[in-house]
Amino acid sequence: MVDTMAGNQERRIEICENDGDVASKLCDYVINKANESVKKRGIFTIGLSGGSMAKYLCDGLPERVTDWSKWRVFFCDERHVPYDNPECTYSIYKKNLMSKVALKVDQVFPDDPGLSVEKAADTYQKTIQSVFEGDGLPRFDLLLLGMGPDGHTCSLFPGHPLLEETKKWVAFIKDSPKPPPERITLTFPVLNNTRCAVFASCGAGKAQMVKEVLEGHIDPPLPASRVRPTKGELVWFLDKAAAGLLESKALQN
Ligand SMILES: O=C(O)[C@H](O)[C@@H](O)[C@H](O)[C@H](O)COP(=O)(O)O
Repeated sequence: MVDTMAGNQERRIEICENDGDVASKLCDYVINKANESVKKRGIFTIGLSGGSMAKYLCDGLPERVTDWSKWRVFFCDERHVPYDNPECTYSIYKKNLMSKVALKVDQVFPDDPGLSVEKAADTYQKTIQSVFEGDGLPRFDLLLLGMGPDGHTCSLFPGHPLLEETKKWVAFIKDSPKPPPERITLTFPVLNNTRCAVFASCGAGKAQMVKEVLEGHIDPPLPASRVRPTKGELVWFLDKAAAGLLESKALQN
């Protein structure tokens, strides 16, 4: 179902039976985007999120066909913890995805937990600059995002000054309401310059916040509501439970 947001930006909402169906459709979508990007530009730049997103991707992606050598894998945000910390998003993907596919170490760009979180954010921005040509804002092919129960996305939390960051591509946070407290995160200028932003949310626990983000008018807008690619696509993959409170007529099928 496609609906139009304010400013005539299109948004697609895919309602799936359950989280397994979300994972399957999401993996198909990611691989199609990857193969399209490689065909058009010879490279596929993707940003991964932590939390449930890893669960949706790690089983399904290795079963699908793509030229992994053309992938450049970044993280939309990262918990600033040692790689052996079970909270480390990079290590979760390294163990459950990268170990199963032909991705080389130099194609994946993790945070450096050995630096201070301030230095790590600056260093990550330089890492992104080194892969994207030119000094302009990086334009990712695909950013895969989750939404927290408070409407946060990446490590951009409601009411946090980081939401107003307009210069830095990568920022740091030391007081994340979602533990662990220290994280680095992409900022809205980068999120909204992507060719495609995709959210995946499942479970009745997210239904109220999904409704607020997709149909509400909270002011100031929630972080997940502020992801609106200026020249790109926005897609939400939801299971029926997470979509259960949406009123949009077109969804009643
Ligand atoms: O590393 C993180 O914590 C994530 O990047 C974070 O933004 C996550 O995507 C949301 O908190 C949703 O997580 P769930 O989908 O697991 O609820």
